[in-house]
Amino acid sequence: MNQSHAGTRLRVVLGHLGQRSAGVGVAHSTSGAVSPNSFHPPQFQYTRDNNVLSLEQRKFYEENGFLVIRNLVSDADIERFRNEFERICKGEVKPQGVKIMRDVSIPKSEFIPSEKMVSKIQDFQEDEELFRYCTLPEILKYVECFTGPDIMALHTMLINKPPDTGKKTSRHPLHQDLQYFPIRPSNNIVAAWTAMEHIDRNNGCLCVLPGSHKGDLKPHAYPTWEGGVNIMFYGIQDYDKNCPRVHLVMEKGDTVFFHPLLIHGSGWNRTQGYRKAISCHFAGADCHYIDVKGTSQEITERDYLPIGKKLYGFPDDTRLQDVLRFQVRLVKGKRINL
Ligand SMILES: CCCCCCCCCCCCCCCCCCCC(=O)SCCNC(=O)CCNC(=O)[C@H](O)C(C)(C)COP(=O)(O)OP(=O)(O)OC[C@H]1O[C@@H](n2cnc3c(N)ncnc32)[C@H](O)[C@@H]1OP(=O)(O)O
Ligand SMILES: Nc1ncnc2c1ncn2[C@@H]1O[C@H](COP(=O)(O)OP(=O)(O)OP(=O)(O)O)[C@@H](O)[C@H]1O
Ligand SMILES: O=C(O)CCC(=O)C(=O)O
Ligand SMILES: [Fe+2]
Ligand SMILES: [Mg+2]
Repeated sequence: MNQSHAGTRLRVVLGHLGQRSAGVGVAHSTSGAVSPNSFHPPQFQYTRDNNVLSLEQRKFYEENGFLVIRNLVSDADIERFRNEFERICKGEVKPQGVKIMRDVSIPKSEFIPSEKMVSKIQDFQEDEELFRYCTLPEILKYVECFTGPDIMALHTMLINKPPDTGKKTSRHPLHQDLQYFPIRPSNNIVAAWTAMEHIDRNNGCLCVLPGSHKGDLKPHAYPTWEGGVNIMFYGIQDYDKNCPRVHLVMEKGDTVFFHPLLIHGSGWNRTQGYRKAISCHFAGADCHYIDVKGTSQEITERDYLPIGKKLYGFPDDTRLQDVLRFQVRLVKGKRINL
């Protein structure tokens, strides 16, 4: 194919903002030559064409693997999430399936149920008040751009990053969320993460490596940090140290959507406040489960199954995908494979 012709074609497709062309749709003529008229460059691999994202936003996500939408969730909703979180921490309500994590710097013997002892709660999908977050139309409107119209909530968290005790255990090492999910294809999975207050480098904002979503799932392992590491806080050892790290400064209600292969983490909290964010991972209901045995995700299964067993009484031959199948919830459209 002649270069200038291909260039023209590229501009045409760019302007047309076409279908979600997941791959390179190259058609061959009978002579075996590639027909220029049917050549579709892989323009949009990571986003869908549904008129929600502007062309600029789409290109940004495609290139960087994340997108920040300012002021998306209302103060009133965030206040409600805060209140419910406090009730759960104090033990006033015990929604089924919720997992409470204390920071590893707090000895188990010193744990008393309070907001100051809990570093995050997970899997609040049976708590109607918190789960509202995952069903907010303003969130789902964006989620759909990545997952398509049939949407499952996979995993939920309210993160309450505590003031660091000096051991830097409040850090979350650089990782890819796909490490935790026995689900594919990865491009139909997205995280929504909403700041519940002003978050910057002082209280441990998210830090991302833009464009890293274009790579593969990298090996994850516990970092060898002197001060200790929280359970399942795996990190990536061999990331490109020259890749610029971008710190996401966010205001209350700002929401970042990001790809499950995007390398990200969060820094230590050097303030005296408990830095809060609420998040949910979503996937298109047409995704499928995979078996992680023999893959680099096996470590997740090994660490997570005892928790599933303890909380739900799962038998010994349970697999990671069985636990997840039990935890996922439909939020829009129809339930298909997951
Ligand atoms: C399909 C897989 C999905 C996986 C997650 C996907 C995430 C995607 C995004 C990526 C995020 C990455 C973040 C990590 C993901 C972590 C996954 C889940 C891990 C946990 O949550 S561990 C904590 C589990 N918590 C419990 O089991 C608590 C259950 N009990 C309660 O909730 C109770 O209400 C209460 C009041 C908290 C008391 O319970 P109790 O059992 O007495 O609590 P313990 O203090 O004994 O803790 C329970 C158990 O958890 C261990 N634990 C807690 N925090 C830590 C920590 N920071 N580091 C290491 N270990 C911790 C604690 O040692 C206990 O284990 P034992 O074996 O000692 O019983
Ligand atoms: N020396 C390091 N080794 C491994 N991971 C690191 C290192 N420094 C930072 N990180 C990780 O990079 C991410 C962002 O770090 P960031 O530099 O924002 O925070 P920090 O080093 O904790 O704080 P700060 O640099 O603001 O003092 C976090 O996931 C953190 O765990
Ligand atoms: O520190 C945070 O708020 C986010 C940590 C994170 O990336 C995660 O829990 O997957
Ligand atoms: Fe993460
Ligand atoms: Mg640093």
